[in-house]
Amino acid sequence: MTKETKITVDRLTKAFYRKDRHVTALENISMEVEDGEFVCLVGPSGCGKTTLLRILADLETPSAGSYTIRRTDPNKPLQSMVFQENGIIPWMTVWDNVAFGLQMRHLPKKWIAERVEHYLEKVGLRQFSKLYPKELSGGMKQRVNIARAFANDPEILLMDEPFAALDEQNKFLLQKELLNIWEEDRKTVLFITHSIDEALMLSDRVILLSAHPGRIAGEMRVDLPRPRTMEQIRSHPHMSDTFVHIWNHLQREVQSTRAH
Ligand SMILES: Nc1ncnc2c1ncn2[C@@H]1O[C@H](COP(=O)(O)OP(=O)(O)OP(=O)(O)O)[C@@H](O)[C@H]1O
Repeated sequence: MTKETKITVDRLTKAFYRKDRHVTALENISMEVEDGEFVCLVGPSGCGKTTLLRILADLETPSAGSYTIRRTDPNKPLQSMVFQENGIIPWMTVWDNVAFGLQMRHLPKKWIAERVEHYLEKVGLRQFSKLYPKELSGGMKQRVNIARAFANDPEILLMDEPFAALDEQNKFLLQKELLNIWEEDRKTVLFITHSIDEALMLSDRVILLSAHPGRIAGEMRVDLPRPRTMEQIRSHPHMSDTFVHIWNHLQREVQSTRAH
C-alpha cells in the first residue's frame, strides 16, 4: 500500500522586510512528507529551518509559494509544535499543561483524563503530575512538551530542536521515549536538529538545507530497522557514509557563509 502525502510544500519562499533591508530566509522550497513519515531537517545555523516550521505552524506567512497539510479529521488540530524551550505554561501543573489543548476543545472530562494519564505514563511523569514547571528539570519539561503534543492528537507534529539543551544521556533517553510514543500511532513528524546522530537515530529521511537563503540541498533515506541503537548506526556501512555525507555538507555550507 502506498502512503499518502501529508505535507506538501510548493515553491515556498520567505523574505523578512525591515526598513531598508530584507533577508531571504527560504528560497523556492518544494518538498513532500508522507503520512506517518519521520523527517529530520538538517542545515547550518540561519538557513531558515525554524522559519519553515513556523510557516507550517501558521505563525508566519510565506512570501511566495504555498503549502498544504492534508486533514483527515476536522476535529483535530492541524499541528502541534515542540520548541527547544519555553513551551509549557508556568502557572499550570504538569497535568494541566498536558490537558490544556484537549480542555480547550471541550472534550469529555473522562476521555481527557485517560489520555493525559496515558501520555504522562509514557514519558515517566505520572508521579510528577501535580508539580509546576519551575519544579522540573530541563528533561522533565521537554517530557511535558512531548506528552502535551501527542495528547493533543494533531494531524502533524513540528519539533524544533527539542533536545538541544539537554545533556547527552538525557537526550538519548528522550529520543527513545519519543520514538516509543511515535511508534504507537506514527504521526507525521518534521523535526529540526543540528545533530547528525539524532537525525539517523530518529528519522526515516533526512532533508538537507543549504546556507542562507535556505534551499533544499539533498535528501537521504535512513533505511535502518527500528528500534535502532547507536552501535547499529555507527557500525552500519551505509549509515557511516550517510553521516560523512551530511557532515561534509554542513562543513561546506558553514564555510561558504564565512567566506562572505
Ligand atoms: N522575524 C524575523 N525578522 C527578520 N528576520 C528573521 C526573522 N526570523 C528569522 N529571520 C532571519 O531569517 C533567517 C533564518 O532564520 P531561522 O531562525 O529560520 O534559521 P534556522 O535555520 O532555524 O537557524 P538556527 O539553526 O540557528 O536556529 C536568519 O537570517 C534570521 O535572521
